[in-house]
Amino acid sequence: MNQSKEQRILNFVLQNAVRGDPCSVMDTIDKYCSQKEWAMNVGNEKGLILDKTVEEVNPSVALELGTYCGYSAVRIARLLKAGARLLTVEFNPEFAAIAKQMIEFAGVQDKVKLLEGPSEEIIPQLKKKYEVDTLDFVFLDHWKDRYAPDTILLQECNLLRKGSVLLADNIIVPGAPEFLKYIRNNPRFQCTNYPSHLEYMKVEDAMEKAVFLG
Ligand SMILES: C[C@H](C[C@H]1O[C@@H](n2cnc3c(N)ncnc32)[C@H](O)[C@@H]1O)NC(=O)c1cc(-c2ccc(F)cc2)cc(O)c1O
Ligand SMILES: [Mg+2]
Repeated sequence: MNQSKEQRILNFVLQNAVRGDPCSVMDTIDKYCSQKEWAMNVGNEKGLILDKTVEEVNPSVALELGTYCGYSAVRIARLLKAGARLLTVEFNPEFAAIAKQMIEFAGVQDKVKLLEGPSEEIIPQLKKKYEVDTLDFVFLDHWKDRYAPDTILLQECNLLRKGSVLLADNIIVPGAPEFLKYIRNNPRFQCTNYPSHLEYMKVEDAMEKAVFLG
């Protein structure tokens, strides 16, 4: 059975990156996906916006929706202070298995908990099953039509507090029009748009930051 693209990306990292070095893992994935096979990692250009937001928030508890191969989980986890943790949610079992190996190879496994399942099922479990009080930072990068319903679900589950920061990928491509409409017209969120480009392409994309005002 021939390998998946995600398996080829992981193998390229295992053979070319430096074990225990998150930046080496990120650079190796970016190299493969810009030179050999495109893949939907947030990439280095939008990754820098993600870095700046994570550094600004300096979260104790962060949530990522849509792990894929683990590129942004490694990217976020490398910036977390001692004792801080990232919960990342992925419902595709093949991708989750790849991401688990990617996270371990990068050496950030102690900061990352990979939760396998759909966000709509996992989010309501975060308080009781995963001992979350509130979330300091949420990176939305899963199905684009889940951004709005899951933002509502996070509020319904009392997982946001005054100052919680959401950062959403792919505002232009593939696009998240319902989310934009919801979040920009909602007085409980302060929004900022960050123009950028689709990973590994010259196509325009953007990220949207939304601060929950409580
Ligand atoms: C959605 C994917 C990312 C991952 O999210 C998991 N997922 C989904 N829904 C759920 C859930 N409800 N719960 C948990 N996990 C969940 C999935 O299995 C993927 O692994 N991301 C994208 O589709 C994506 C696509 C593009 C893109 C851009 C231009 C093109 F021409 C083609 C594709 C760019 C990007 O930057 C993306 O991020
Ligand atoms: Mg994305």
